[in-house]
Amino acid sequence: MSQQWIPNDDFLRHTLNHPAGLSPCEFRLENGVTVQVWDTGVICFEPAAAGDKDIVLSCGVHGNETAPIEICAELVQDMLQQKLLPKQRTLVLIGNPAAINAGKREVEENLNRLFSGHHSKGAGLINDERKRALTLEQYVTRFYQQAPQGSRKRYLYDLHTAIRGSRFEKFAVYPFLHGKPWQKNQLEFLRACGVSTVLLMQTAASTFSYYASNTHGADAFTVELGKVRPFGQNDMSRFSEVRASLRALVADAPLATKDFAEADFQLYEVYRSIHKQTQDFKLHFADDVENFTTYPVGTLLATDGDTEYRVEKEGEALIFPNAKVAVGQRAMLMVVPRSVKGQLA
Ligand SMILES: O=C(O)CCC(=O)N[C@@H](CCC(=O)O)C(=O)O
Ligand SMILES: [Zn+2]
Repeated sequence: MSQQWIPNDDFLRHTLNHPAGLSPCEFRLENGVTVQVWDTGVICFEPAAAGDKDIVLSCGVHGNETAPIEICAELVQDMLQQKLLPKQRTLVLIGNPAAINAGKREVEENLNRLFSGHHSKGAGLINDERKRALTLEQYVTRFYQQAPQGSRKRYLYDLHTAIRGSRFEKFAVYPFLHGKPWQKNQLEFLRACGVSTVLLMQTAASTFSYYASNTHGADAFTVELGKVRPFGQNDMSRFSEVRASLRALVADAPLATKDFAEADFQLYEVYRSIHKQTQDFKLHFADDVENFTTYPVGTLLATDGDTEYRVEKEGEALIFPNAKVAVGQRAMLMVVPRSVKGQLA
């Protein structure tokens, strides 16, 4: 089942050829960087001098979100071919290789609802997505714990694309911080990545970014980079800022950031979360309605059996509407603009 990776091979291709597992291997590049493959889709770069940051970049947690996979694959190949010298410890994760091969968001269950131990709740580790959520948690833990002693910063950027188009093409989800302040430098970094719309979450979640933030104290985000498209149909020029900023981050090179000014951002918080309660859940707007669309107060948004969901508040915008989620899961978020004045560190 598991096979060893050959260093000169293409890491993404090999991951997809061996979705069930790869034997670990380790080698050192001529530039002094130690490369360790821990499993299929799991590769760690350790520079000779470890810098002061521990950076996790993930993609393919949803198998059909291909642009982030292409972005991460390019970064990995450039580090392997010594075109890009990592000066910070960097772990790259290709989340769900089996779902990528299937060209689907998930095979049996949404991987991004299984973190912070949710993989083992209820029926337990009954499918490959649940097992993968557990091992991804273990790899992230190992990566952060194996860092040298001293004052270090932890990061995790979980790269996605959204099912729908969006009024703001790129946006980030900032996991709930339990009252801790949002980080100004992180908002500045996101903006350098071309992401100036940020959704500030108000509750715990079972997502990968919340796990890294809450369990490991990382600055962590789900970053939505545009609309889902199949491999080969992404216009990579639309990702030039995020590609350049991630390269600069791992290479410890200057970042093209600008001092934070709230006027440069669209900041939202969750007003309410709508969960699918029955198989009859139905959205009352078209498939091409974009994320962050607003409707007048009273407009019917969705029905779920006898329950009606209408716009309650002026300026309430919809995001991530999806009638196909499993019963019990989040089917749509309603968000409202907010300010962070005086609440940033
Ligand atoms: O477009 C959609 O409906 C979903 C896109 C997506 O996968 N979004 C993430 C957001 C995770 C978070 O809330 O941090 C997801 O739903 O898992
Ligand atoms: Zn996704």
